[in-house]
Amino acid sequence: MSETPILATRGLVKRFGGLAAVDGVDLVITAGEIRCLIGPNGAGKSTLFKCLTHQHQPTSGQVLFEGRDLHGLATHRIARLGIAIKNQIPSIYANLDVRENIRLAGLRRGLAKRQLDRVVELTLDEIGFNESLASQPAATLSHAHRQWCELGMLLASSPRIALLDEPTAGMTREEMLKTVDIIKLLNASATVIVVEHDLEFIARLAQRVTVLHRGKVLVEDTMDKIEANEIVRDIYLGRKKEATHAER
Ligand SMILES: Nc1ncnc2c1ncn2[C@@H]1O[C@H](COP(=O)(O)OP(=O)(O)OP(=O)(O)O)[C@@H](O)[C@H]1O
Repeated sequence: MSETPILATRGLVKRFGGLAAVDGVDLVITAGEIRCLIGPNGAGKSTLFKCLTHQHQPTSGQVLFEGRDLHGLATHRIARLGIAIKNQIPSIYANLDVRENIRLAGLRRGLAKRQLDRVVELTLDEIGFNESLASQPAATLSHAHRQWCELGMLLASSPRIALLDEPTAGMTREEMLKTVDIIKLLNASATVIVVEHDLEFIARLAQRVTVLHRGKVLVEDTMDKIEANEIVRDIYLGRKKEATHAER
């Protein structure tokens, strides 16, 4: 008998007026995997994420967490089930320092003080923040450090599933590589689904890649096979490579 997927969607649709941003998506995510979602701009990746957490109410179809239909559940109830999302815009408390931000994330898990102290210090170590960075107000962090602070908050909150929307956007290659390492740590205890455009990042992390195009799943496979797929190359990878060359 096959194992129940940790997360699945069935015929998921999200319409904005006449536009089906997500158009009948069936997704099956196995516990413990790192899945990458790719696709051209406007393919529906962020909308799909927001449907999974009910930041957007799906127009039709189902989202199933360990086989349970999440229909009608409020966003905070979904968060309490352990489905966490990191949107493109970091959601951190700008006036608090990094340690306090991470502490708040751990507190939401209901940890007692001693364990909380331990988790906070371990997390700071995992994201590679020294004392000076740990005590810096979040508002004054660089772009990459802000992203890592938010990943630290995810680590401290210990989700079952972490949805990461373009965590390396605007990062240098070196910063991207450090982000790969942090996400691997996150994946030690959480299933990870990540929307990304950076092909090296995807190749380093993803076991399977789902390609979205115009709200539908175009193909799903390993990164090697995805890169060799003519249609994907035409609509996405080819254009990306051209863009990368043009940027140089
Ligand atoms: N709140 C909204 N209201 C109306 N249309 C929306 C809304 N959010 C997204 N859309 C539209 O839905 C489509 C899918 O957008 P979405 O942001 O999900 O794409 P994406 O694949 O995440 O793109 P990108 O890679 O650029 O972030 C786009 O045509 C977008 O303009």
